[in-house]
Amino acid sequence: MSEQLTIAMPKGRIFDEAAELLRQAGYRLPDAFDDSRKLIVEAPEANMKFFLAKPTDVPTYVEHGVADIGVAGKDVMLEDERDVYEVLDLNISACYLAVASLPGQTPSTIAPKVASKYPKTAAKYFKEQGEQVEVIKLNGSIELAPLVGLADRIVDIVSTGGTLRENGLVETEEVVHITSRLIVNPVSYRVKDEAIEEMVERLASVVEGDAE
Ligand SMILES: Nc1ncnc2c1ncn2[C@@H]1O[C@H](COP(=O)(O)OP(=O)(O)OP(=O)(O)O)[C@@H](O)[C@H]1O
Ligand SMILES: O=P(O)(O)OC[C@H]1O[C@H](OP(=O)(O)OP(=O)(O)O)[C@H](O)[C@@H]1O
Repeated sequence: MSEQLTIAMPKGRIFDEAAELLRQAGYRLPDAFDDSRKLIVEAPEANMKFFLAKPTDVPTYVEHGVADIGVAGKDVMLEDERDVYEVLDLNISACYLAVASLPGQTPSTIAPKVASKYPKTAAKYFKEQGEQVEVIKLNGSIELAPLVGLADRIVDIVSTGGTLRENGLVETEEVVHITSRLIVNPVSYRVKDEAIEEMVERLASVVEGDAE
């Protein structure tokens, strides 16, 4: 029997789709997995142990080797460079990062203010566009910033577009398409290669099957 895999799973939005994908790949996860408040969940039949982490913290657990594997949004992976392998696009929790502002807004200063939960990604995007901006880091409710005059524009995640609409904001540019990724600790990839390669193959065939 191959070695047990430890997996950092994001709580919240991504969790259900990631758990469903693992089940479709043939891994038997305990029923209690989905509703429990426990942060460490053993799945003996799958020979796996899960850590339930905040989505933005998943790469930290994997980079430090505490978890062999993790599931993380591409948004999180783009924001901070990590010493992990991104081995598979799971094609779940799709959304995109976009620039938005109040309609008819003309930037008020030479370096307009841009609010975002993703300051590095936002700064990189505007630099690539040849635009000088001042980025203001916020942790949530990003759409509030232009409404109250904290920023001229925002860079934030759009899924249904409902939050932008309800707050009277319009999307002006799409920055990047986002899906969740399977990430692997480089040392684990060498040491537990058999179990990890099997997992990647099994998940890949589910993802490819879903895409057909
Ligand atoms: N509409 C959406 N808004 C935010 N994230 C989304 C959306 N749709 C898919 N995602 C994905 O889900 C992840 C965030 O999940 P969730 O909203 O559960 O976390 P959170 O608790 O808001 O994150 P954080 O760790 O930043 O507090 C993102 O990294 C992104 O990849
Ligand atoms: O296009 P939509 O389907 O409306 O989804 C996008 C919204 O969802 C996210 O916020 P979240 O609910 O995570 O709350 P937050 O503002 O606290 O980050 C994101 O930051 C947008 O505000």
